[in-house]
Amino acid sequence: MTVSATATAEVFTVEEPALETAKAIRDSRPLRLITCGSVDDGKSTLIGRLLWDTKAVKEDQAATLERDSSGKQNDLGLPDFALLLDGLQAEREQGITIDVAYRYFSTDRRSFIVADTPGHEQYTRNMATGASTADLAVLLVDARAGILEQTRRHATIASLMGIRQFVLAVNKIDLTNYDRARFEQITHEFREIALTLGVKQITAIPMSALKGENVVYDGRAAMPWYEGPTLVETLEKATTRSNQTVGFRLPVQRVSRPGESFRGYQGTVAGGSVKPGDSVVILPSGMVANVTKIVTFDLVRNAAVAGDAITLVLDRQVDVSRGDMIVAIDSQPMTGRGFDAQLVALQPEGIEPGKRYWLKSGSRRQRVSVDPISQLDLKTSKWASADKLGMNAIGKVHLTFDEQAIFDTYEQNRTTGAFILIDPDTNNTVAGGMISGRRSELGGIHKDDQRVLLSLPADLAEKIMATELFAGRRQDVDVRHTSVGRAAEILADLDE
Ligand SMILES: Nc1nc2c(ncn2[C@@H]2O[C@H](COP(=O)(O)OP(=O)(O)OP(=O)(O)O)[C@@H](O)[C@H]2O)c(=O)[nH]1
Repeated sequence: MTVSATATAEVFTVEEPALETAKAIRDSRPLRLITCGSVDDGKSTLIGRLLWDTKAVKEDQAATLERDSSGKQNDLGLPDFALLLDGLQAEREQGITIDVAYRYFSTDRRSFIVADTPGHEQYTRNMATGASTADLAVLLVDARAGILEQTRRHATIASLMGIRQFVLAVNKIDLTNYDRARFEQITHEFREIALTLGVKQITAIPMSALKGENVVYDGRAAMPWYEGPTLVETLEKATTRSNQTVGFRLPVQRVSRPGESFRGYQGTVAGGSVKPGDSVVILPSGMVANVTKIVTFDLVRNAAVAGDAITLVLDRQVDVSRGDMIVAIDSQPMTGRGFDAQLVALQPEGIEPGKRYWLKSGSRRQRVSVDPISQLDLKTSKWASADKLGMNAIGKVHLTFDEQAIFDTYEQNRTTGAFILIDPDTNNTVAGGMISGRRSELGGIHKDDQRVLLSLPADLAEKIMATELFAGRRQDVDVRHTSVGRAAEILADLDE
């Protein structure tokens, strides 16, 4: 894209009114939620009911619903709300890869985006995709069936993806004759699971999605024993996750140089906030600069927060390129070559030990080798050691980069702490992952039984191989080429 000089001049003519606080901007954003549960727990009915009772269903859709449900009516003579979601159903039946449908609805207080993901076990990855952007998870349980393995699986995935607010929707309570003891038993059982996952904020609600009790309207007439909030009341009070982000992060997507006098760094703010005058660091170079201007496509702004697409202008000439990250000086991400991560394997070929992939995080793409360490047993929620991960498996892995990598932990920032892995041979996305921390061990020399792996530039590898340490073991050493900076670290470690 080229921007003409006049367009550039115009950019600076409009002054935006002073922004409210960064917090106010975040709080006005819609709440994102994910619904999950086993097949037939009533997920589609619940979403349909939410849309219907909040009047999010357009008149034409409503007419279709009345018409199409005529032959499919349930025992209660109510329309089949699940039909509202049938568009997605057709795709599911064709087995289309990732299918997460997003629905929108709002109340007087707030707007919502709900991710609808399929319930079958083979759709674990879709659930993970939906959960990765959600602030809150609504876990559906059929009151008659109680907590199933799938409930535990979904709760585990949602918590792994960083969701800390759960609604346990004990649905079809009408079919238990509004049995309070049954509701309390299920709630108790779920709290035990949530405890093992470190999830503390749970609201359990007895509901009938079909009859619309405790969804948008209360179900007091049928369940006088329940005095808690409805689903919508709970959603209105939930907090958005963007509050979790640490300092300012701008992954640079493009360097804009429309004319001699203007140079800006473009990208979408991935965390925190920034204003003119702030000091920033450019990573990986470590150069420091101050922000002079924040420009959006038509405005000069006084501040920008996570989610804003901006052009940042700095007070000095620095070397910045696509893939770099501009960050707050007082709250910097981790840099290094070795990281620990958790990932969900998305393809039938799974994740092989030591295989090299492209890792993509934001605008960055780097070579990485991946070593599986353990796998989550979703029946028991325990980790068991594993050196390979099959499709849909959730595993802990070590990542070893050829070059310096920059990450936050996923817990701290869901954008700069997340990545996908791409198979260089097939170009398939084979995993979605979350960074859990930096590896403390030395990444450059990797000992695996008898073999030693050296990650060094060719000339330095030769030098090291000539040292006493490796002289007699050439046949046991694999050499992988890496940068000079990393080699210096490895040599320093060898000297100690
Ligand atoms: N009595 C009663 N029936 C319900 C309730 N919620 C859903 N159902 C019925 O349960 C059946 C399954 O509901 P769905 O909404 O299709 O379930 P689902 O979880 O979306 O199922 P999948 O889309 O296959 O994952 C339908 O016949 C619904 O009418 C409820 O609260 N009470």
